[in-house]
Amino acid sequence: MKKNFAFTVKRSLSSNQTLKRFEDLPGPRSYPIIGNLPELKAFGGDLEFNPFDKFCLDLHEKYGDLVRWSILGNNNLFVFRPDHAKIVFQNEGPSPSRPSVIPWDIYSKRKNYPPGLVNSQGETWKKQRRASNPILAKPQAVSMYLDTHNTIIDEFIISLKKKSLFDESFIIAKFETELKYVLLEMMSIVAFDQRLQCINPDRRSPEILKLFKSIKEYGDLTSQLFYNIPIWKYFRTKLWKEFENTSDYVYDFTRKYVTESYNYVKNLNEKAKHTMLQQFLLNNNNLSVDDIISIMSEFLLAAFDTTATTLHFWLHRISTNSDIQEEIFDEIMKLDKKDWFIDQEDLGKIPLLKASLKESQRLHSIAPTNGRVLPNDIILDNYLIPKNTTINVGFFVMGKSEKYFKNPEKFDPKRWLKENESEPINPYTTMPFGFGSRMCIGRRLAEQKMYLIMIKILRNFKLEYVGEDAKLGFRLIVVPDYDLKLKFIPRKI
Ligand code: HEM
Repeated sequence: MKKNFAFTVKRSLSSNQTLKRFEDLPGPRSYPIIGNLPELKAFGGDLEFNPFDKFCLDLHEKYGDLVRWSILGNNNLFVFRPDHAKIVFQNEGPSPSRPSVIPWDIYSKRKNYPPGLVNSQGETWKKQRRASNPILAKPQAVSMYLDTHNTIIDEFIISLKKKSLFDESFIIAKFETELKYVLLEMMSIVAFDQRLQCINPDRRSPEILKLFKSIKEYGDLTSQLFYNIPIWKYFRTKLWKEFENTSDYVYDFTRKYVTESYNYVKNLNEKAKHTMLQQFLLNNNNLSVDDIISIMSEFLLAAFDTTATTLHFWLHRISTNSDIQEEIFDEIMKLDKKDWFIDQEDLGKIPLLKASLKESQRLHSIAPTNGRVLPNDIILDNYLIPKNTTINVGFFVMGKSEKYFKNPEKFDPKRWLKENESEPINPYTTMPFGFGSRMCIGRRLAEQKMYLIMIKILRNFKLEYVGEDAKLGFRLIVVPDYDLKLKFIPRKI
């Protein structure tokens, strides 16, 4: 399939078919050298880059499904059609390239640290990814954490139950904060082989509180750097120093735990069952301990906001759709577990719960676009798209379009179930974890964690949302700028 398409491109080019130029694509007015810069509000135009989700909606509304955007010679294409998205992804090549998160890139260069998976490219990326896939990307690999993750969530549920003395309902005003501590605890056992003791507020050490704050601020500071005039690329500005101090804390923290694990693992019996971190340290993958520190720090950072945000939106949807919540509750109760230890088999028996996560991710695509820089020219709608153009596939727009979804604003998990296959969904309209060999390596782990959290909360409590209307913000990803205020009504089971 891939080969055929590449062939079509070549033939079209050589048969002298009249192709339209990139410059002819619909898009805002462009000027020599500076490109579309004057179209931005800061320069007198009417488009605003931040928030990026709104920027994508505006571009699509004004210019349609295929839009060019250039600044200072940097050509970008926005793609808002699933058949075009398919062509883009099928031509990404064996080492797909995604645009770097530039502040992270500059940080690792200034510190002389190897890049992690998010920013590495070409052969370096291949080496890191090949070493990481068997350890993290497969459901069998992440099931190793089911034991500890069940225990962590059970502790959390007990702490919630203690808030209700006589089985009365209670309200938590900022449930998202509690969730983030649970996620940090779940991630620390993966990245550091250690529990950090984040669940009980009385046990959180100053070191953990600082780590929590640093991880929270990291995304925020990266986003601020992104949208500031990039003087920080050349000078260590005040904002850069703040970002650097925050990153230093996370990297030094990771270094301490990875080194501890390394010293321990050197004396381990080879045949013992190894954790993910131990496998990284023991396998001979030509990865240095510094590579592993970069990979683990990035796991911690890439896992945190993404999973917390996805859970926030999902819990909000579930708590405002009581009928679906009841059906999911029935599905959970059918698992009929004595000890409520959720295993891999149980995770295969919850189709509606899984569909409700997919539906929430369709409606809340936290990454407004996913980017690729292709190694070859492609043709879209008879336009020649030169190689090295940054192509942004606009899932935020497509996921909510009535062209691809009936009643797109409706939270309707059942549209994803097998019995509704008569109305198939084009998979290129929503890809919350990305595509192909460069897709999110933490997908299985994130899904497993979120399913466990949702199963255990819903089994114990009926949820009602009692907060304000949703308000969105943008900090590298689309984030909720409102509190997840939930009423917990204990289930009598
Ligand atoms: C709900 C939670 C999450 C969402 C929605 C999410 C989403 C994404 C997306 C859209 C990408 C880009 C994929 C592409 O270019 O095709 C990505 C990449 C990545 N994610 Fe996640 N992610 C989540 C959780 C995690 C977790 C838990 C980890 C760590 C264990 C993680 C680590 C990474 C890494 C390292 C990459 C870069 C992979 C590469 O370039 O090879 N993510 N994620």
